[in-house]
Amino acid sequence: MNKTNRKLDALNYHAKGRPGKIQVVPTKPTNSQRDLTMAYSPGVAEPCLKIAENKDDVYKYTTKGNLVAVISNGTAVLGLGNIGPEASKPVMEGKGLLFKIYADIDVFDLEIDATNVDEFVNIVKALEPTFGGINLEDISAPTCFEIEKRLKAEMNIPVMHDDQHGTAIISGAALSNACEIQGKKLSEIKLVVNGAGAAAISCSKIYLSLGVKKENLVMFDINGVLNKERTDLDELRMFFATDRTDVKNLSDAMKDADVFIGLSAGNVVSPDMLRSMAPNPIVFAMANPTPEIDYETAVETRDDIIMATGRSDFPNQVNNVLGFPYIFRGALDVRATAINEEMKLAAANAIAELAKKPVPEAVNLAYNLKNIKFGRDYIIPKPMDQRLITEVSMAVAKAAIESGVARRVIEDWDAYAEELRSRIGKDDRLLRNISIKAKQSPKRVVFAEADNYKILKAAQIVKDEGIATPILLGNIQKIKSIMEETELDLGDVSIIDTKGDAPHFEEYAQYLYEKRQRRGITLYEARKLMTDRNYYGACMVQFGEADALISGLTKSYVSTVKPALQIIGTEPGTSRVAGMYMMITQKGPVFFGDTTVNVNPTVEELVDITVLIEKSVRQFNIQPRIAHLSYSNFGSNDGPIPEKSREAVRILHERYPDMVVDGEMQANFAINSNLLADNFPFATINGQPANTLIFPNLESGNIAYKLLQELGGAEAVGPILLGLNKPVHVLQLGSSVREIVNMITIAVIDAQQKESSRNA
Ligand SMILES: NC(=O)C1=CN([C@@H]2O[C@H](COP(=O)(O)OP(=O)(O)OC[C@H]3O[C@@H](n4cnc5c(N)ncnc54)[C@H](OP(=O)(O)O)[C@@H]3O)[C@@H](O)[C@H]2O)C=CC1
Ligand SMILES: CC(=O)C(=O)O
Ligand SMILES: [Mg+2]
Repeated sequence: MNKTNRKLDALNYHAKGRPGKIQVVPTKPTNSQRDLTMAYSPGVAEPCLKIAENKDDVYKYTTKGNLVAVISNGTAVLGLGNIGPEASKPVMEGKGLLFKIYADIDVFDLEIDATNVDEFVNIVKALEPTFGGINLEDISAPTCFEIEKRLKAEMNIPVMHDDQHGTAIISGAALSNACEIQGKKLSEIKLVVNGAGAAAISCSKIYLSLGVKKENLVMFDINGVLNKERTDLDELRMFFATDRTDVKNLSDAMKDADVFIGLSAGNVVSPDMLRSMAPNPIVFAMANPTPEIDYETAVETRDDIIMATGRSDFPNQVNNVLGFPYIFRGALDVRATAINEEMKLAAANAIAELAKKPVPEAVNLAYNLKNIKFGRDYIIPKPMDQRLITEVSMAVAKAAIESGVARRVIEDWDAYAEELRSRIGKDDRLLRNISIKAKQSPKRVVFAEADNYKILKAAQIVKDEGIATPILLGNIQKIKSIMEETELDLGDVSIIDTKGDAPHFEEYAQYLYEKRQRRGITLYEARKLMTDRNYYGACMVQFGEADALISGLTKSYVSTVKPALQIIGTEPGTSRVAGMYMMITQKGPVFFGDTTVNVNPTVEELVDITVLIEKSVRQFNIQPRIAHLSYSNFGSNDGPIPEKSREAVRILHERYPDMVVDGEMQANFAINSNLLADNFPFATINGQPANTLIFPNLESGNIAYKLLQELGGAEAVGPILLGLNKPVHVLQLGSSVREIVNMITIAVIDAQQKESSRNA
């Protein structure tokens, strides 16, 4: 996209629809007259009186505890300079948006027309009753130092100047990781800092506390190098003034420097300056929106460089967005009275360490990359990494408690982690529990389609996480070259080519022949079929050479299920298989069946499907509450479909009196327990909503789960194949890596369960 288009797009983005980027949304019901009498007069008087009695109750009855003010006077807006409070508003709204999406913190952005320190401090101090925290933003040096110092001393809620400390925390974490990658020691690096303002001074201080030597640091402001001869420097800048007399300008300083830190203005560094730097240089050109040198020029100039900018459109975004949402989240959650050095250091460590952990597939997907790994192009976590909220906020909250500034103590850290995840819509508790259960007894899982990158990536993840030991089926050369190209490392994983000299091949072929000889299969054909990885994989499971089979990513459902049925067959006591989806919804998990196998089940088939699903839901330690769905409620409509469900329920009540099942009913009654209780108080599933929905036919089940997935944003895990005697699980055509990992985890649980029933 050219520059003019980008500018126009940015303007349209802000102007279109409701101008600006944030709005206020009520959090309580406002539908009825009664709601309004509570929200406002007279009901509102009650919390007012409580707070008047005990000021601290303001946290209980109002938004204060989750509300942060982002405050600027517009004197140093990004690298755009002193453009005034109104012009700073888009940036402050932007910070508000980031606070909300990354940490679920509500923000009022306040752009105030006050450059005088006293005036500014008096305004902000007076806001203490409203806010749980104060994020100062884009206020120029040196007034920002005095403002922050006074507000911290005079206010009893956390105050942080983001450009100073947010930036220092992130760039400190990034610098120590970059040095590790480039093989440099912090205590030895020669560092040039361009800019001597809010961000540069604070960042430089943190670098010193990380081990950088002051004599190795040279700093510049707009008037040139900070040295002892300068008479215009205040105390803070004089602290960083160099003794070196050989450095007259930026070019002199860059010669043989290891690190360049830019917190100044755009395009002030030339390629020649980069060329003169030491081997393996580190360049953080953090001025926004235009870096001191642009990313492409830098990496074209030096191929041994680690290059970072403050922008989101290049690798290595060193930007305070990685810090402020999570630092305030942790501080608010323990009702900290301040954000102190211990909390900042804890945040920096958590960020630096997170970059070294394996990257979840969701992050690869979010950035359209394949295999993000700690290294030159990935020195700190990506802003869209959803682990940041738990890693950073928890570290900050712990440090606040340990350093004595917390007014609330967190006792249950696991519950706090869940709370943090659910704040950003990541309440995948059930999936995590399943994964924990799988890891307790990992199983050998054979992959029929191992010549596929997504399968290999998923195999790598489950191996690394200790969920399963993968066995790969496919062309050995092809699999190895995909692994090499995509830098996957599955160690000494077993790879079997069913078309080569595969172990037990003849035994498996004989077995198939014996099972199917009276169904028209000759020994010759059985051998031929055994080269098909679905047949071979099913045999491995049948003969105990593997515990579960995963297939179906690239083939039709039938071509995967048929070999499993022929070789493994159904569980004793049933001749039926069915498919179930676990839908991870905002209201918790709901199981859908049959969504996969039986097109138009009869009454008896519906009964069998229900029994299979009930048993499977129990495997996840969930008590099934089953509703048979239709377009009618308990006989309110005639017709073959509701009658079929009604009859199935009658039989289920008769044969399985302990099963919690009812119907037929419409979907809204199944999910809304009040609606069900008000209208059908006799229903046996009364009390709580149904968590297992049985559909009258495949059409309705399939449509329902896909709609919920697309419109309701639910995550669909499945189809979980039920009824086979040994675990075979079939992926949806084109599943994502995350979906494959989920299916493998479920296959492991299934294998554990089947093993324990065999041993029982
Ligand atoms: N990536 C990130 O997360 C962050 C990036 N930044 C960026 O850092 C920059 C500075 O922000 P901040 O510290 O808040 O602002 P300040 O106004 O406090 O500081 C700006 C500093 O840069 C100096 N400066 C300006 N132009 C030049 C130049 N051509 N050569 C050398 N020095 C120069 C100024 O010198 P003088 O004092 O003499 O005027 C001043 O010391 C901005 O571009 C901002 O976008 C800031 C915070 C976070
Ligand atoms: C990122 C930021 O806060 C700045 O550039 O000012
Ligand atoms: Mg800023």
